[in-house]
Amino acid sequence: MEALNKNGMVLIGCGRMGSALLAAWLDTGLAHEAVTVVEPYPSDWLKEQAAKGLRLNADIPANPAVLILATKPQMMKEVMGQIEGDFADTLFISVAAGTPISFFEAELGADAKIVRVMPNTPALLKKGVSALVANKAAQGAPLAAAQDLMTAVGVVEILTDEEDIHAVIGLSGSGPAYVFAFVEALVAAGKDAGLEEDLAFRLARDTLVGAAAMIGDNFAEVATLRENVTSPGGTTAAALKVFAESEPNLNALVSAVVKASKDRSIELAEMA
Ligand SMILES: NC(=O)C1=CN([C@@H]2O[C@H](COP(=O)(O)OP(=O)(O)OC[C@H]3O[C@@H](n4cnc5c(N)ncnc54)[C@H](OP(=O)(O)O)[C@@H]3O)[C@@H](O)[C@H]2O)C=CC1
Ligand SMILES: O=C(O)[C@@H]1CCC=N1
Repeated sequence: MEALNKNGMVLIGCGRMGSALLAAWLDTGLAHEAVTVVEPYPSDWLKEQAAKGLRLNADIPANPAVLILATKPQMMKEVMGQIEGDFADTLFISVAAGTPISFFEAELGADAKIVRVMPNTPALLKKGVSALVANKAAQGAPLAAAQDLMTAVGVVEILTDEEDIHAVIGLSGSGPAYVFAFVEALVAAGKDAGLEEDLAFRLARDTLVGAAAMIGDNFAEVATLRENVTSPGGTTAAALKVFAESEPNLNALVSAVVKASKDRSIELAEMA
């Protein structure tokens, strides 16, 4: 965070993703005074950060180390029209789904250092996963700087082919929502099975947390972890049979879900 604290970070758009990243970076040693946020409707949390020294809707400083674009892809054209200043050494990082590097090069020039990042919201707890892809001008030190920034909030994967980012969005960008939807479904199913909602929620949450920890520890192959729960002729086998035999089955359903997100990302890129 040293270079950022010296030369500054600008964040354009501090909604759900922008605020998750900013909160984690502030917690990791980014100084409030080093951050300028442009956000038309600041949340109470953001106003609290401004009271601690963050520069809210102030002029963009000259030549900031990093400028992060975290507005909706549909707003990006308008947003780029509003950004003015000296960005000779600035690294541009966009977290927008859809908006391709070619769009930013057309707006900023091919010499601009641009890294496209696809993070996810667990970054708030420094448990995110981000995929990064850099333009030609950002290879080397700028990409390494972006990698350091995202490593501060979780795990980083580097992509060499920008086209892969659509599938990444479908899997890990949107992915936390699939997990949360699954927990909601488990709670509803627990209620249908006769449990009180509070108890069903605690059981669903703690099951997810425990199972996720086993995967995170690389305790065993995921298939082995599944098999270890599945006693022959027992209850889990009866349950998993429903996943396998329903129409569409679980794999086909999840595949369609990931593809829908990926396809929307491609659609947004075509609109950029
Ligand atoms: N949410 C997620 O899990 C993830 C999101 N992303 C990407 O992050 C970006 C933001 O998504 P998300 O945080 O969910 O969306 P939000 O709508 O929560 O955040 C966008 C923010 O930008 C603000 N904004 C709008 N216009 C401007 C402007 N001209 N200048 C500055 N700020 C502006 C919006 O204000 P207002 O609401 O008033 O319009 C809003 O607060 C998107 O591009 C998305 O693809 C990437 C990975 C994961
Ligand atoms: O829903 C969206 O468009 C963004 C991108 C990935 C997660 N949220």
